[in-house]
Amino acid sequence: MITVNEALAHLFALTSPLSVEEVKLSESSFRTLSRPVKALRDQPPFSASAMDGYAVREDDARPGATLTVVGEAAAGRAWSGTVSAGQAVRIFTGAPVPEGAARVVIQEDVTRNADRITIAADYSDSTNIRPLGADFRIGDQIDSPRVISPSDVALMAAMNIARVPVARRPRVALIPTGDELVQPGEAPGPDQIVASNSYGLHALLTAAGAEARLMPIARDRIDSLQTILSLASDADLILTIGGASVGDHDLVAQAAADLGMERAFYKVAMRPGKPLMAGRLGDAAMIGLPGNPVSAMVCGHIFVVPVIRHMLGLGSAPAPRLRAPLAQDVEANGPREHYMRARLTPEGLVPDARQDSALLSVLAGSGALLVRAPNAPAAKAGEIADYLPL
Ligand SMILES: Nc1nc2c(c(=O)[nH]1)N[C@H]1C(S)=C(S)[C@@H](COP(=O)(O)OP(=O)(O)OC[C@H]3O[C@@H](n4cnc5c(N)ncnc54)[C@H](O)[C@@H]3O)O[C@H]1N2
Ligand code: MOO
Repeated sequence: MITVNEALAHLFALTSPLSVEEVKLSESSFRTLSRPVKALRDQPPFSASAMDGYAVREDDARPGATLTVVGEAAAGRAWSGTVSAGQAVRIFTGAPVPEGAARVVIQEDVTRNADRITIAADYSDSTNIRPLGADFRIGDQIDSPRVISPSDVALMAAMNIARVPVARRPRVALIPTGDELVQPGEAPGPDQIVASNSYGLHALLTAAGAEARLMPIARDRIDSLQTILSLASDADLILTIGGASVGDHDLVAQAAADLGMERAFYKVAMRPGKPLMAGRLGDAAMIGLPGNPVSAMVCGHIFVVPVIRHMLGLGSAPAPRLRAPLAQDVEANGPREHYMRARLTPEGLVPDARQDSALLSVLAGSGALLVRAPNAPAAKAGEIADYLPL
């Protein structure tokens, strides 16, 4: 059995960053920016008023000064004259500040009488002007790679970037396997259950930026497995679920091998998730996930999401870990790295008493996977431990 890190290194070697495509700005959020983009303009493109009030010359901004209003500047409608001594221009937020003016006195600090204003004794003396380019200058760069946030979309829009270079989404085919499975919404027979892993993984991979495709359920027969595997041959990554262990009906490895799969590894020293396999099948990478529902989801977090990020050009890193104290004592660990379903409470990490890898209700109630290294000795409450947020 290889270690989790060795398995991850194999998976990064089996996959490569995908090509770059251009998308409309409105379709770019949560995609991966593949190349830096640069501002096509200054923002603001002129010095702009930050408030509604009166634009005045520096010398005229005095308590009690009385000035004559000679014009009006609004957002999108500049006043083209020059403000002279003794003059003021009515101005609104976002309007270009006219020549000659150095401050905007907010309207709350002014009394107006026809076309005359008087500045209050206790007026606030901030300039209320946003200088040209205060937000960004032409040529300022947004660095890549990064997952494009809604704030990035707003910034790119302001920069007048209408098309965005992003990584192509990895096409991932999800193949549930097993005679016992029916799709959600169908009526299971007495010896059947509802396929859940494919749906959980679909959600996980979609959130990670993949184009995940739910394939039909393959039955526990070589011909059925091969039919569905062939249907997935245009994918970048094929994920099978189940049929990875040693039982008489665990046929995924054989079905894939008959189709020419080159195996990179089988079995990882982890719990849950031991019977994981991976290799290349035609032009696709293939990962055979164990069927136990929690095992499949844990392998999704530990292996598949990092692989998707690798394919998106976001680097080759394991799932990020955080640290927190243990809220209770934890027993010594066995030889496999253990990802314990746990809750993060104000007192620290509380591993669930039930760690059976079939229990989706426990997984769904856990916000964390407490990581126990292979052969870790017993740990006391209060000790700091690694965990993966879910
Ligand atoms: N003799 C041994 N038996 C088992 C071993 C072992 O080392 N020796 N390993 C166990 C471990 S650990 C795991 S994990 C499982 C993995 O088995 P498979 O990958 O072959 O998965 P299946 O046998 O097909 O299914 C296991 C379990 O999960 C259910 N399942 C499968 N697919 C789905 C799905 N898409 N949605 C929901 N549930 C699914 C399936 O009905 C079974 O209950 O093997 C142990 N056995
Ligand atoms: O590895 Mo199995 O995945 O322990 O349940």
